Amino acid sequence: MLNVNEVTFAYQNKNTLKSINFSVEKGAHTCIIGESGCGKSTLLKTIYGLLDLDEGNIYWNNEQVLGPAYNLVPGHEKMRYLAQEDHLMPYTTVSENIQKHLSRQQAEFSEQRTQELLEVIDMTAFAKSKVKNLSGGQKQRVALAQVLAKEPELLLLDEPFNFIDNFRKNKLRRDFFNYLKKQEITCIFATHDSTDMLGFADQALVMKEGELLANDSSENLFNFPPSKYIASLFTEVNELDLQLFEGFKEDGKVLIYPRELTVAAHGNLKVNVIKSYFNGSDYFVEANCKNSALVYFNSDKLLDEFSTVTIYCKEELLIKRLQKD
Ligand SMILES: Nc1ncnc2c1ncn2[C@@H]1O[C@H](COP(=O)(O)OP(=O)(O)OP(=O)(O)O)[C@@H](O)[C@H]1O
Repeated sequence: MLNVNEVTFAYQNKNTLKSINFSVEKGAHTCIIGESGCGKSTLLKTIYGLLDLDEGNIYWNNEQVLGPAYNLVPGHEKMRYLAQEDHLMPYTTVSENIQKHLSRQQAEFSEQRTQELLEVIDMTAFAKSKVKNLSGGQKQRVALAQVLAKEPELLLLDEPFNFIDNFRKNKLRRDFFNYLKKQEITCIFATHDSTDMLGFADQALVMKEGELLANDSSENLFNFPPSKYIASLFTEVNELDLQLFEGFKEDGKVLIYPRELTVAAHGNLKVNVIKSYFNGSDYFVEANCKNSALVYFNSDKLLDEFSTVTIYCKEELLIKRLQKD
């Protein structure tokens, strides 16, 4: 189990992590999400022991993680950390890059283990290719195999799928996280991509400006977003006065995703269409409503510019999404 207690850290005088507290159970997959510069990479580095904390402490299985001031070789031996930039050997093959990271005990069955890892990252066909000839996404997959090679207890991954095209990403993520579950490897990964969080994280940590805003399941955060910032991590979101909806007189704002508003003959919100954007399965529509607030919703049909339509949102959803403050 990982325990992060009141962790505070500043680069020079810039406070980057502010009293961060959370824990991660063995075998759990935890995602750190938040806007660029909020401190995700810095948090991963502190957990790995690459930075000396200003305040607080970190424990992995009751053993304190110490920074470079206390360790000749920074980085905890039971953990593996994958930074955003890769550290592959360009002039050797994919297999050799993986084998270099196997432990001594694994050396006698290195062929078999390398083969197993090549399958996890779907790179069997590239085993003998030189790394310098691979694409950015392929290199990222080799880097993932390297950090798995020594069977770490805790994996720390910084944006592990950001160079991988959507075409391969889905299968890779399923294979990769299923492998981690099977081996009971705990994993903490930083991402910008909410689909990484929704599909593959047991626990989501939301950061903003060095603070931990939320620690919950991604399902809860999606269904009951505590703020617009958190809802916006998933998709575009409407923040509207509840009073705009017919039948509601209470003050307060509601957070509603565009897909939760549908065009209906007897809707509860009248809007004027500004523009429709085709997105493959339907149209994403930008519109204005009574107080000239912008509203976004999805429509099966192309809606004419300047036309007036009514849209509908379920009343129980409006009540559920009423923001507390
Ligand atoms: N070595 C450094 N020296 C000084 N400031 C740094 C250093 N590394 C990061 N920072 C600053 O600390 C803040 C947090 O950076 P960090 O890389 O942790 O953010 P992040 O959430 O991982 O961002 P991104 O999503 O863009 O990777 C940023 O303002 C960044 O400019």
